[in-house]
Amino acid sequence: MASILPASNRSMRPDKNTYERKRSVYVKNPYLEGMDEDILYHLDLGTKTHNLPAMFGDVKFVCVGGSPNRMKAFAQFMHKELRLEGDGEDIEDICAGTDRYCMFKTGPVLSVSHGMGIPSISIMLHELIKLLHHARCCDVTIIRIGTSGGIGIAPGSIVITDTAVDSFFKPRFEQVILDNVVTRSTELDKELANDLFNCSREIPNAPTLIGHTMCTYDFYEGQGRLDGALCSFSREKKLDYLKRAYRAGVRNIEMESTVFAAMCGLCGLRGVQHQLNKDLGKEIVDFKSPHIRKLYLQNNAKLDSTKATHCCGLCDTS
Ligand SMILES: O=P(O)(O)O[C@H]1O[C@H](CO)[C@@H](O)[C@H]1O
Ligand SMILES: O=c1cc[nH]c(=O)[nH]1
Repeated sequence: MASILPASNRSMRPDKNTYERKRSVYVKNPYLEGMDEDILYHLDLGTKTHNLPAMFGDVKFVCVGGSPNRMKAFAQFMHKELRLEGDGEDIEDICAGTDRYCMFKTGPVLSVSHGMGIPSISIMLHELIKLLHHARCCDVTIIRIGTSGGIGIAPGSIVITDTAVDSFFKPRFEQVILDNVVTRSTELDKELANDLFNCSREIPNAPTLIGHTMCTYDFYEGQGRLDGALCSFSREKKLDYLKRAYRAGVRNIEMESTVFAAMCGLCGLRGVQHQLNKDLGKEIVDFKSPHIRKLYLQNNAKLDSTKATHCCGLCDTS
């Protein structure tokens, strides 16, 4: 039978002095150090085949999102915003040797796709975190830029996640490890969330709010959709569920936030989520960090309209 183990974010962190001096990206795996070679299978990178510190040592800022094309467009956008040499149009996919994920680097910014759902982003994050660790990166900020379905908010709003919650509105991620269930915390970096929120105030036509994001295992039944291949609940049940979610502080739904928050928290990454609830939206956020004075983030405008807005039926609820 599965056992429930307590959340242990804090105890897994390095001591206070290490933390305050320099925030390293750390791994919590005693076996890694003794390994002759670490192969990052799904990124097509490795410690023997690639000089990871030379390739990635300057990375300060990582943006992740589901779709490869969006992440390429984001990298091109950042290339222009950072006024780097060339037009950035020919930016190459570092992970071209695999068709699992795409990765683009422009200056200190890494833009990586993660596919859909917890298992997919979790594999990418394991390998990305090891990559940043092997490259000896420190003070890294990571932002998931994605789409989501809004609950009780105007279509087109941007939600910045302070806490990811599961389908029971609980701030937890339950990782099955062998036959144990280990519960991990899903708080995101509040300071970073506030920074992003403050930046958004200066940007017209980008209504932005901070709220909880609910992470589901499924796009259809898990999010109360009535148009999946299977649907065993009534419209009333769906609305009741979404209303309860709203009352619990949930403002949007997507499919990666709990594991994203849990893994960032455990491995020393300042993480936040930033999602657009709109079909044909364009968002620009002026983002500040100690390392990059002013970054402009853009979640690519060409979002697929079929997945961007989930009409929850609560949008008129105040
Ligand atoms: O917009 P992205 O980042 O792909 O993420 C959202 O879109 C997908 C569903 O269409 C899920 O992965 C959800 O989390
Ligand atoms: O998971 C998702 C992503 C986009 N839109 C939704 O409604 N749900």
